[in-house]
Amino acid sequence: MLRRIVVKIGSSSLTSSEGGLNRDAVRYFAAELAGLIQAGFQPLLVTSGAVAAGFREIGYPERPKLLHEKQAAAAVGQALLMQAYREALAEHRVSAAQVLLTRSDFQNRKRTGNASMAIEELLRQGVLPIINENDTVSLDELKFGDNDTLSALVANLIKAEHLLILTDMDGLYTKDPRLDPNATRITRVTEFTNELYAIAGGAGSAVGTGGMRSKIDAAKIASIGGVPVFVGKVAEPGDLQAALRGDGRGTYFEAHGAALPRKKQWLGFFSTPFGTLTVDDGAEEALIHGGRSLLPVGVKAANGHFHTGDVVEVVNPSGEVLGRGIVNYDAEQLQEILGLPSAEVIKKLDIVHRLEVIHRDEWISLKS
Ligand SMILES: Nc1ncnc2c1ncn2[C@@H]1O[C@H](COP(=O)(O)OP(=O)(O)O)[C@@H](O)[C@H]1O
Ligand SMILES: N[C@@H](CCC(=O)OP(=O)(O)O)C(=O)O
Repeated sequence: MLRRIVVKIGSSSLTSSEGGLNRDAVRYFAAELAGLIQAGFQPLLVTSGAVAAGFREIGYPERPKLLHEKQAAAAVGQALLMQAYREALAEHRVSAAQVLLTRSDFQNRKRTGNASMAIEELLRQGVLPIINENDTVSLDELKFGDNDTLSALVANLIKAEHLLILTDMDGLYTKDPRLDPNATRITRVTEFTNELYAIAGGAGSAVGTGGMRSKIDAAKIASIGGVPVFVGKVAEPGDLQAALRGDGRGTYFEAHGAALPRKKQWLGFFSTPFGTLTVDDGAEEALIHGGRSLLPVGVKAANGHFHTGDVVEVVNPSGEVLGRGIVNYDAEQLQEILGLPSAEVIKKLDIVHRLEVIHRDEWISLKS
């Protein structure tokens, strides 16, 4: 299999704050992507910029805020974006296809499977998939909100070797560099700590949406799926390959997990939890480092109206999310056996289908 790379380009790298596409930027990125293909990689592009490219043509004076206006701008801009990419890529004899996805597509395992099959076929035929959110059908609360998360989900889905998130800033700084000139760049991130989230501010440009925070969120999702991430800027010929080699101007995030099976991707990133279990230190250790199942003895509290087979979130006593799993008890049943050793559980309940509260095969750790 060729080496798969997901490249995400933000609105800030493709458009100006007054709106409209920067065609030189599109031509530059097309040349860089073609260079990757020539070097034996198989890139997939996740691109933003539809709203930013389209709003001026419609007549809005600035990037619209209302959902229906954003959707209208995206409908115009998406066509402009694709046209520009296709023309620029054709100069390098690269054919490109449009793939529009929503979060609800990822929530549905059949749809995810279909998307994956279509993308695989495009790659087999040597066509570059160009992916964006399907803005005209996305509801506000269901939106990815920004394409950083979408790019991480795509990277996990196709088991990419690397995710490159390209933006207008050359990496993550100790403070938003637009606000603090003394901020310094963080070149490597090994852990997703609270301090890391604290230093990331919102979008710095008038056209971007997520800022560095959404890039850290995306890097964490990719990292859990075994995909290392680069967040930074490319501007000169050859910069994209330099970023891939480890010589890029930006921040490198290490991968933690291994490639995830589709079921665990769904569990971790798309499922809806029906309750929360609070576990003690021993259970946290067993789940996070021991690779073991969760037993009733380690559960201190259970909240929510869940039934056997539902997804629940697991937290520690400080409220930190440890992961998600499929629970083997109804909420009422679990209340009766909280903190009990296994022998007591068997005595207390008439029928025990599965002793574990969450079996390790039906668990994903979200703490890194
Ligand atoms: N700690 C930080 N380090 C670097 N950039 C930051 C930080 N906090 C906030 N930012 C802002 O994040 C912006 C990039 O995010 P965004 O505007 O959403 O870009 P894109 O459109 O490429 O996704 C930068 O322009 C920068 O101003
Ligand atoms: N789907 C939207 C993406 C929104 C957006 O601004 O994203 P980003 O620039 O990645 O923060 C678009 O194409 O305009």
